[in-house]
Amino acid sequence: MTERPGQSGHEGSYDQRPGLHHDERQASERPAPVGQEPPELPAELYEAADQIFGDALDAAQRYVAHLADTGIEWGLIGPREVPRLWERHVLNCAVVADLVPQGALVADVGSGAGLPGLCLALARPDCQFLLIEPLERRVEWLDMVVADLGLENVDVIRGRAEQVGLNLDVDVVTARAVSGLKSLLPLTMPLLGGRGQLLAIKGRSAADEIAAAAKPLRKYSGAEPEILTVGDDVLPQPTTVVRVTARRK
Ligand SMILES: C[S@@+](CC[C@H](N)C(=O)[O-])C[C@H]1O[C@@H](n2cnc3c(N)ncnc32)[C@H](O)[C@@H]1O
Repeated sequence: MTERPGQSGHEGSYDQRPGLHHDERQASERPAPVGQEPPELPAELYEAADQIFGDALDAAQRYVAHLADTGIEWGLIGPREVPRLWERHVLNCAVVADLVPQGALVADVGSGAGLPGLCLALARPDCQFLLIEPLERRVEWLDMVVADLGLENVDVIRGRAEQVGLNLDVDVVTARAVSGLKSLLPLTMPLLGGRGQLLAIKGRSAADEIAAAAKPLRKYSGAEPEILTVGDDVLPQPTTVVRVTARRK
């Protein structure tokens, strides 16, 4: 089994870009605090955010500020998303934390601007996160934000999931808006150990995507996929997750 970050003492080996690992950045290289006024956490969502992030709520606010500023500037987020960053993106992703087992090693495939990977890393300091993202600019942004937030439970890996992850043997893979379930399964399921699970954030198409993915589901999973809703107790719009359990190795 591949050694896990934090256990091996070789955490830097997960990062394929020389000289760019976030752990190696000096404080002086970290981004200046964002200059643009960040979107306020809406009062009606404060309780949910407080419950989900706890001690990390300040860091979550700083993350949202990054999304609204450099996230837009660098083209990771559309400017129209700013007013709904909290509800539609950050909290919507963070509620998936309820489905992540204690102490899990989690790979977030196609992290983009850290959705859901960074939201979950903030909400779940007991877990370790690998953010897998092929695009250089996005990886650079993720490294910058991880360093600024001081997140010690995150490693950013540059590459495509099918190239970087074969022996990671993680407990959970997460993915949002990467591809339909049929194409997502071959990208994500090989990263899992025999008892692991894919948590794919989906919308109303969840049942259709499951129907279209019958063949890869037979290959990678021995059980029926589940459609779950999370966050219905704290958010106006809950999050739909397709959970696929890996076939035992
Ligand atoms: C539409 S974006 C979604 C980003 C983020 N998950 C979100 O919900 O906002 C899809 C992301 O998946 C990444 N991606 C595409 N194919 C991938 C692959 N084979 N392995 C890992 N990431 C991939 C892209 O670079 C992109 O950042």
